[in-house]
Amino acid sequence: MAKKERASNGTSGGSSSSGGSGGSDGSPLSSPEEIAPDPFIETDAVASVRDRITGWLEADQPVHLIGPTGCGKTALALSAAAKRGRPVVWINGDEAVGTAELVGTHSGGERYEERDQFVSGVSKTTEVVRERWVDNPLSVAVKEGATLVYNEFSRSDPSAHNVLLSVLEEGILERPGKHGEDRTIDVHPEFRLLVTSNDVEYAGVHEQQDALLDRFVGVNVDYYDAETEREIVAAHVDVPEETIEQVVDAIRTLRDELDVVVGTRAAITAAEGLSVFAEDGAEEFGDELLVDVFTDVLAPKIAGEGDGIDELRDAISDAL
Ligand SMILES: Nc1ncnc2c1ncn2[C@@H]1O[C@H](COP(=O)(O)OP(=O)(O)OP(=O)(O)O)[C@@H](O)[C@H]1O
Repeated sequence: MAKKERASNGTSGGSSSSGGSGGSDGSPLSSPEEIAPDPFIETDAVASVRDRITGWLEADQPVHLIGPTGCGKTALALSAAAKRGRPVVWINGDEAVGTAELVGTHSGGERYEERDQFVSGVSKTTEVVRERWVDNPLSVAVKEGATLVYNEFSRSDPSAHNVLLSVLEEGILERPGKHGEDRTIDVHPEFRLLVTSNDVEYAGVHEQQDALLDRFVGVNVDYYDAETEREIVAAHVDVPEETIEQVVDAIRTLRDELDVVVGTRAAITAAEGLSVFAEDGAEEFGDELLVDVFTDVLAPKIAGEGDGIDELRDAISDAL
């Protein structure tokens, strides 16, 4: 198998669940060691942007990491969060994320009986239903002083994020729906927020409130230099150096020439494909195999576009 053994932490395929996976006890909290991406390549380019992120977090600034699909935002965010050495809570933005998914909700009732003994032989039993409150990632993170990594945050409905304003501005989290004195939580001084957005979706999917976006510093990232991309692909796929070079050269050409987004993940997938489809032990590949593999890898980006596949194959063939 060409795929290198690695710990699974959601950075290679993108997690689809909204809630953080967290630790094995069902808590959304993970230790820094658990979420640190592995493998994680740290060339100068990678370290410099990761250190910008950790620097801003140290300065107590919420960070918005913005960049194109598959450029390494999630890996950077998790690496920066792990570097802080605080527990980490992870959440993935999507349409289903509302205020309750962030702050918590009542999860049914707990029944118990209260017994009043009036006089000897006369008693009354009352069944009481007590609502049980379950915290969700944001509440857990602000209580524990964790780093909240909120991936693809612009995919969630902006109204879900109203609660973030008072967290960032006043250091208070309100839990709508929760009754009693502990309806609000004082934000732990070590709590930090790190959100990521795809640069297209940042403006496109849901326009987030300016009042909220203004409170973040924005760190913009792009695809890495060729040497960094080669090292990343080599860290994920066990193929000869020549194959890595050929794949990364091709990916960078296609990125410039095609209308579809061609990320570093596509390079990793193509290298995995080539290692399976190539003749045994081949280090370089014929044009036809390259075109086939890249067409398959990039096809999902134009799914449902009629003649799209033929056009994509021709464009890839012309570019390579
Ligand atoms: N520094 C790195 N070291 C090792 N692998 C990396 C590094 N940066 C990115 N990768 C790998 O490249 C691929 C894309 O990275 P990642 O998922 O972080 O990108 P992304 O920008 O978050 O993507 P998307 O926009 O699709 O969510 C993943 O397989 C990831 O493991």
